[in-house]
Amino acid sequence: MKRNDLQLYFIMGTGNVLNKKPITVLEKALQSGITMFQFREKGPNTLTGQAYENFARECQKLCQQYNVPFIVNDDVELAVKLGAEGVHIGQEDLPVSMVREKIGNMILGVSVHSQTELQTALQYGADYVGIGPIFSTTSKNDAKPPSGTEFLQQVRIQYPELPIVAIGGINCLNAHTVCKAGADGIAVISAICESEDISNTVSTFKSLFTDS
Ligand SMILES: Cc1ncc(COP(=O)(O)OP(=O)(O)O)c(N)n1
Ligand SMILES: Cc1nc(C(=O)O)sc1CCOP(=O)(O)O
Ligand SMILES: [Mg+2]
Repeated sequence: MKRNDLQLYFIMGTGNVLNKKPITVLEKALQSGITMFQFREKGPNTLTGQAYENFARECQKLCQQYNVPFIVNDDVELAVKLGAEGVHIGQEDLPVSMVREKIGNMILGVSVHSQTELQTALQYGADYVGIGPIFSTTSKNDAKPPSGTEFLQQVRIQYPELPIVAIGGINCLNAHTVCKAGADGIAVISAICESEDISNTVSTFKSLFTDS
């Protein structure tokens, strides 16, 4: 995985999209230049069973067309079955060591909120860490209180080369603060799912990480 892949990491499931077709939102986001995608079909009224797997495959196929890594949230079995590029897990999911064993050298992303969690993630070869929620978010019911950028800044100083993505309540107006704090990129749900102009939103975010 390249650190640049984290620049604009789009996360989506059917529950995040109102009044549009989720697959159309993903296609527009891919056309506009997202650099990584996470399939996160989670929450009330989301797909299950064969419909869940079919939707994951549809998203994966589109990501392949645009050469964008396809990452599966939480569901290690699905990731392995589909031959996804990677998996993202948090502290409530399977232990990092066990996931690493199951996925071999696929990309492993781990959410961390403390030094202890960070050290465990690194010990088992996390390829990147997700730090958040930086700001308050309405997209994750069980999110922790907003943390701001202090922990992110600390981790960046401690590990200058570690791929870090910031998440939680990030939008076009506040994204510059996580960029300044040292994130390699941002992970967003609502900023893209609820955008009236996905192409413009994607360009605005990407310019923060590519313009000096
Ligand atoms: C890139 C990224 N960072 C953090 C998370 C959150 O993971 P987790 O804490 O496991 O919460 P859920 O997303 O599973 O509800 C993430 N998904 N992606
Ligand atoms: C999936 C997720 N994980 C978080 C964390 O803090 O670990 S915050 C979050 C939701 C991000 O959605 P939005 O961009 O709409 O705020
Ligand atoms: Mg999780």
